[in-house]
Amino acid sequence: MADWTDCLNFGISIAKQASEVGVMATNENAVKLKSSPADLVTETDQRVEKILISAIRNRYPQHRFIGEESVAAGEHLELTDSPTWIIDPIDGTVNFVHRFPFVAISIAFTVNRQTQFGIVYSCVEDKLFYAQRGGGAFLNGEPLHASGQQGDITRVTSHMCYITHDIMSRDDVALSTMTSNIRRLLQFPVHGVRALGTAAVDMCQVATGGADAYYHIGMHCWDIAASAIIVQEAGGVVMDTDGSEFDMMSRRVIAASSAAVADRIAQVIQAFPCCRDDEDNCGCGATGVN
Ligand SMILES: O=P(O)(O)O[C@H]1[C@H](O)[C@@H](O)[C@H](O)[C@@H](O)[C@@H]1O
Ligand SMILES: [Mg+2]
Ligand SMILES: [Mg+2]
Repeated sequence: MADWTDCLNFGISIAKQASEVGVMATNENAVKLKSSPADLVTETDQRVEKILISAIRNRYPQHRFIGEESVAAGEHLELTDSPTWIIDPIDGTVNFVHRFPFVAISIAFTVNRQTQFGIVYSCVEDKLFYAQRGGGAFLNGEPLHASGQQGDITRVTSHMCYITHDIMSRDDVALSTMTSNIRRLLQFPVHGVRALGTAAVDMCQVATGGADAYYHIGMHCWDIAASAIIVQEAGGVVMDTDGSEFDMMSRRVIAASSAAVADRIAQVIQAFPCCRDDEDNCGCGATGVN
């Protein structure tokens, strides 16, 4: 079996170097909107992605890329069997613009469409989450373990602190679906609901055991491809919101401490329609989540 450790170590080193650009940037005023009033991009997002991709391409010229801002600029999104780097240069751009201190660089690496490692570097906190397939998950070098809630699911869910995401779309269908999902989960009842505003770092909280579950509808593959393997390698479970197998292109995910918790959440949350990442012109613009 091929060993991708050199790629992992290179990915970690360039994530840390590139974060200097993001943390030091002061150009909040150069903010543009993408798919909704909450979906922002800055010149720093674009600069960090260019730095990451040129460094990787220089070392691994045959590798392919799926970068958030390259796709936003019109590059075709296609996941093939080739070694592929899936990059979110700044996950939490809204936080970055508002100086809310949770901003991450997220890098996943796939071969034959299977994720081999994931890196989430929470720049302001200086927290490096990473995992390699079959090698466990780590935070700043220390092993990570999901909370592994077992036993009576009704007790577990009533004692759960789960983490969700900000609602990117401002479309009525998406807003009413998301708010009723949160209401249903609160009625479990859970201990608490949290959202840090970066899907990657939010999802990594399940790997640390700090949250028992996370779900998101409408995010993109680059938001969660890295944190998905980090949760799995920490002993957690990742699945689609309908309970089926996780598919990073579906734009739906549940991450949880155990299959029982994930299944319980899948029973109560509903999804709103949104295009798959790898689907061209699916025409579901009505939800405002394109
Ligand atoms: O900040 P970006 O990279 O745009 O990622 C956000 C994502 O697009 C949203 O769907 C999530 O809700 C946010 O938590 C991410 O930060
Ligand atoms: Mg993101
Ligand atoms: Mg981003």
